[in-house]
Amino acid sequence: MDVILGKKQDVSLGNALHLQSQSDNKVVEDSSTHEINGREEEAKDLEGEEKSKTRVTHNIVFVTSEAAPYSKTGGLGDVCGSLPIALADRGHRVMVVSPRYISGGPSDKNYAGAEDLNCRIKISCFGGLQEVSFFHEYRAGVDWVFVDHPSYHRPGNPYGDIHGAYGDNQFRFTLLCHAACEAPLVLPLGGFTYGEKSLFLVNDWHAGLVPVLLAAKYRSHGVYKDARSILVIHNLAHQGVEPATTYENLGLPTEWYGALEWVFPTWARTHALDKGEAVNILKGAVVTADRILTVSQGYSWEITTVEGGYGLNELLSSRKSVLNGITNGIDVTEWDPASDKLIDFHYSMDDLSGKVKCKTALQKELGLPVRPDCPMIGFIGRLDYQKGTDLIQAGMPDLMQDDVQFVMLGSGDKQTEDWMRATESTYKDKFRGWVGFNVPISHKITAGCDILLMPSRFEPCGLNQLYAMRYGTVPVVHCTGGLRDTVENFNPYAQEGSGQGTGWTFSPLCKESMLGALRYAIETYRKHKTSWEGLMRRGMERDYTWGNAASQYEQVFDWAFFDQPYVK
Ligand SMILES: Nc1ncnc2c1ncn2[C@@H]1O[C@H](COP(=O)(O)OP(=O)(O)O[C@H]2O[C@H](CO)[C@@H](O)[C@H](O)[C@H]2O)[C@@H](O)[C@H]1O
Repeated sequence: MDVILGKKQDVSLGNALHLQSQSDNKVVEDSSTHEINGREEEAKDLEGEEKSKTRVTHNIVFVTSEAAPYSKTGGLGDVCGSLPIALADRGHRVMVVSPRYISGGPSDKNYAGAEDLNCRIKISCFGGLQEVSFFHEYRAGVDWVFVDHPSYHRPGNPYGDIHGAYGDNQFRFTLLCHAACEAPLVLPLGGFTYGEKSLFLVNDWHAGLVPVLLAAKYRSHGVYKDARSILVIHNLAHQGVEPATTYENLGLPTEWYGALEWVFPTWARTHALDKGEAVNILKGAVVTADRILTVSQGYSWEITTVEGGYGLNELLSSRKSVLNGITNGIDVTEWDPASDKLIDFHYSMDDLSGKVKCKTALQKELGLPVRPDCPMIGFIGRLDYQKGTDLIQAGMPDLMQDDVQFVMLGSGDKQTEDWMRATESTYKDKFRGWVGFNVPISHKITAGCDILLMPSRFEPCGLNQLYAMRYGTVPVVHCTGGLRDTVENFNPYAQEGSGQGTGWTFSPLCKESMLGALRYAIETYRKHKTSWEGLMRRGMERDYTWGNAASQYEQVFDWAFFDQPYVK
């Protein structure tokens, strides 16, 4: 049995869980009743804000491998850095559990405000007892909890370094999941634990063991019977698949193997004796989570198809009754062209003049010819098969025939990084490739470009097109997933000729249709200034706040508690 070694706790896990469950539930219920009353009074006082508050509050525990600004390699970090704040704002008690990554670089200062809670627990997995501790920062109404362990302390990003993905990621994220399950029981944050009636929001495969642990390790001992879990799928392409022999490392009862069992089809096996047997952590989460969400409606359908299901389509189809899609919001404070500290000039719907100044400042910074009238196209993203960068490579020679400038920011696939460097030297006056992960430059590109290109092969939601539209930068996107849901194709003839739409969506996914859409955009920019301004304004005036998404999340929370939790 695991042992809790916190300063005040020195009892067996089983006992600790039961003791905590009895005392904490009451405290939490009391405090939430009080909070609800508090909010009702507030609602009477502030009529205008009445709508944004919820009447049913939950103790919510996000489990995630990244949360901005502490850690971020992509959109998962953005969402887990901003949705918790939006939910806390609406009256929920919200905790975010993620690793405390210490890389020896400047990003370490992100954790400066997090204090050691002096609570150490021992987790039984990988053939022994692993000790982890917890750090905590209360910021923007949210309890940010960081799990600390030596395996999170290394140069590189959360998942790997220049040599590729870390070989022990299954171990690192197994620790995260076990620790996240303990956190609501053992951490008296602000004096009270979150308790057993917590709602776990489990993000992607890294957190995927949480619902399995709730069902297999806790509920079977009478703990967390009132908890619920929701799996949020940001990217189905990554599932945490490892050899079947690693199952015994995960700290799960033997009889639960079937939940994670995964057999590769014959064609995917490496040799004649390979039986294709594996464990798949995301599959385990799909099986055991009480509900499943994706980050757009379009993607929630795509993952039930052979093309978009990455082998899980049949399983996901079988869970359709608990599967929904909610389009992400964005942090409109961080991404606001009227106040963004990372851009050189500010602008808004009322005064767009700062946008072209941002463009010339970007051209100067990149060493491109300073030409305010030259259409400038941008790409920002992970250099990955998903993002369709191969299409950009294929289309570049054609595109460079035109009088345009193109700036590309990204890191990942080495071949694409090399191609960016080579293309920059071929088209010195037209192309810039910025290899690396650089948030300030991403803001400058979003503000300075006229067009943002996203030829993603698939896109669960996509945030860059949302940032772009908010900054009056017109997106040209492949018509897939969240891109299809959020970018409205331009129709110049609608509204009695004043036009409708916020960008261009192209399909099928091929060089010709991408270039065709880009040419429409470039021609409209050059020759139809009024239409262009209409496109910019319609994009800028949309509501990108989390408010709308957060109220949809609340509906799903209600449904989760309405149904019984998963039991085998
Ligand atoms: N080199 C670089 N320098 C600086 N910033 C960079 C960068 N490369 C990427 N970024 C930033 O990382 C974020 C990327 O977010 P996306 O949603 O576009 O994609 P991602 O595939 O990572 O997220 C997954 O999760 C999100 C969240 O649910 C889904 O929207 C998405 O479809 C899904 O694939 C943006 O904030 C972007 O600016």
